[in-house]
Amino acid sequence: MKSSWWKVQSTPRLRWACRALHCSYETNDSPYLILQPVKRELLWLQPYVALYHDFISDLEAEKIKGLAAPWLFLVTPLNLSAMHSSAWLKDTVDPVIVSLDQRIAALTGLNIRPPYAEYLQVVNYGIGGHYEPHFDHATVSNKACETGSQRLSSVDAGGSTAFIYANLSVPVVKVSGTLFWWNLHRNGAGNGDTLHAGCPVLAGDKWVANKWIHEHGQEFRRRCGPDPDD
Ligand SMILES: O=C(O)CCC(=O)C(=O)O
Ligand SMILES: [Fe+2]
Repeated sequence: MKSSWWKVQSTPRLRWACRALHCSYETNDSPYLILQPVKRELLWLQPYVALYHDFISDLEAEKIKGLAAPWLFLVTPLNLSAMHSSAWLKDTVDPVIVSLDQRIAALTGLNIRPPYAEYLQVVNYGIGGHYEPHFDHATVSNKACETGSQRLSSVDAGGSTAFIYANLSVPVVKVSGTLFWWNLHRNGAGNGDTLHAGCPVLAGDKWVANKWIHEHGQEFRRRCGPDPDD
């Protein structure tokens, strides 16, 4: 397991958390994954953040970038809190999106059919492109719940996804890795520990594809629980 933050262990809670972190093959009880389990690297527990290795092939990544490229539009809010271009891809656009959706559904065990999840959002960051610290869940009424962010390119420098409170930063050095985290606790409240940012790209460019899955529609797939930390 490669992790530069591995050494950042000071408090007993952090030491306990680091011992619990591990790599594993997962089938998530899905028949779809029995013959080809996914490779999970558990990066953090609170908030839960996992990196799935080799989740999409280079060919699929190139295909998705090509499909999105003509539709990219520049996102530059007035306060410059984010600088990137993005496009939304429906699953009817190409079978590659259908196949990716199938894998995301198997991996998460969640219902990702519309309207229970967003379409795939493909995002391109050029040099200086970034996304300032934010939450993916609505902070007034929680709507979105979990995020899967697939990395479609490598970046020469910069561009990490940083979880500010967890002191965890995941570099975009590996094409085809997928980062997954829960934005909401089981009791439906937003997880304040998920504050995260896309660090500025310093060299090269960065492509990611985001899948936001809504809380609504998952009632029998991710059960509610009263524990505010769960
Ligand atoms: O690109 C990243 O590293 C983070 C992107 C992100 O957080 C988002 O699109 O909501
Ligand atoms: Fe985000």
